[in-house]
Amino acid sequence: MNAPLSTRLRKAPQPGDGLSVEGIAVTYRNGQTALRNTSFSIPKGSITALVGVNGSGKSTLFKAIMGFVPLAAGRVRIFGGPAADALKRNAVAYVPQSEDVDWNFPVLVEDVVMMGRYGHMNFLRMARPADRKAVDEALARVGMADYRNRQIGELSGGQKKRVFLARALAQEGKIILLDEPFTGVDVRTEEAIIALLQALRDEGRIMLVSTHNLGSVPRFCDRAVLINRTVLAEGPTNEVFTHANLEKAFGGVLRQFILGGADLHDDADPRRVTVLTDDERPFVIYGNGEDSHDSAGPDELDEKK
Ligand SMILES: Nc1ncnc2c1ncn2[C@@H]1O[C@H](COP(=O)(O)OP(=O)(O)OP(=O)(O)O)[C@@H](O)[C@H]1O
Repeated sequence: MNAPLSTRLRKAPQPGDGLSVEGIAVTYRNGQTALRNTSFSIPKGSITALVGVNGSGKSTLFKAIMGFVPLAAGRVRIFGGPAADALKRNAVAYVPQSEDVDWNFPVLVEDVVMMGRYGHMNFLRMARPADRKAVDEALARVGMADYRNRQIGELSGGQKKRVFLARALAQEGKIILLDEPFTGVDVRTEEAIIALLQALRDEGRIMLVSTHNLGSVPRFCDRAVLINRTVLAEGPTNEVFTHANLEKAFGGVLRQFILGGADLHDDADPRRVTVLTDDERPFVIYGNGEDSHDSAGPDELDEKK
C-alpha cells in the first residue's frame, strides 16, 4: 500500500533542505557587478552543473557561497540555516580552479589533504589518529595513496585535481563545490571523477560543478544552473538543458553544427542532429526543432539515426 501523501511529501528531498541561494548580488571593489539577483536551490543527494560563458560569474558564485566575497544583497542558506553556520561546521568544501592555486608552494600531497582536516583540529593543528585515518581514506578513494609523499607541484593536472578532491573528502564536506574539475584532465580521469561524484551523491552529499564540457552534463548531472551574471535557467537537467536555453546562455559563443535532410536521412524524416560545443566535448541534440532537448552523447548518435 502506498504511504499517505503527507509522508511521501515529507520524505522527498526538497531544494530548500540543501543549498539555497536567494537573490544574491556581488560587486567587486573595482565596481564590477559580477552577480545580480541570483537565485536557485538544490536538494541533498544531487549533482548540479553550473554552466555559463567565461566571465559569467561561476567562480564568483562559489566564492560567495564560501563567504570569500561579501554579498551586496541576498543570502545563502545551507540545510535550512545561515551559510555561516554550515561554513563554521566545515560542511562546505571547495575545490578551486587550477589557476587559482600556487603550485610552486612546496607542500607534500598528504599535507594538502591534511589541510582539509584543519577545521576539525584545535588551534595548534596537531593531527590526531582520526585525522590521519581520514587523510588515508581520502587518498585511497581518489586513487592517489601512492603519491602521498610527492610534492604537489610535480603532479599532472588530473592528479592535482584528484588530490584536491581528496582534501574535500577529508574535510567531510556535505556540500562540495568544484570549479572546472575536468579542465586539463584526460578522459579516464574524468570518468573516475564522475564515478566518485556519483558515489558521493548516493551518500546524500550535494555537488555543484562548474564545467564547460556540455556533453558530459546530461550524463551525470541531475540538475543544471545556467548563468550569465544572473540565473538564466535552473532545474532538472532534462528540463533546463534545451537548445533554446543554451543559446540564451552562450549566445554567439557556442559553435553550432546542424545535420538534417538528405545528409542524415534517406526519407523525408524532418528530425535533425544539432551539435553545440564550446569545448572538446559537444552537446548533441536530436529532434524536430529548436525546442527539442532529446540529448545524446556522440557515441549514442548511431543508434538514434
Ligand atoms: N577579484 C576580482 N576583482 C574584480 N573583478 C573580478 C574579480 N574576479 C572576477 N571579476 C570579474 O567578475 C566577472 C565574473 O568573473 P568569474 O571569474 O566569476 O567568471 P567565471 O564564470 O568563473 O569565468 P571563467 O569561466 O572564465 O572561469 C568577470 O567580469 C570578472 O572580470
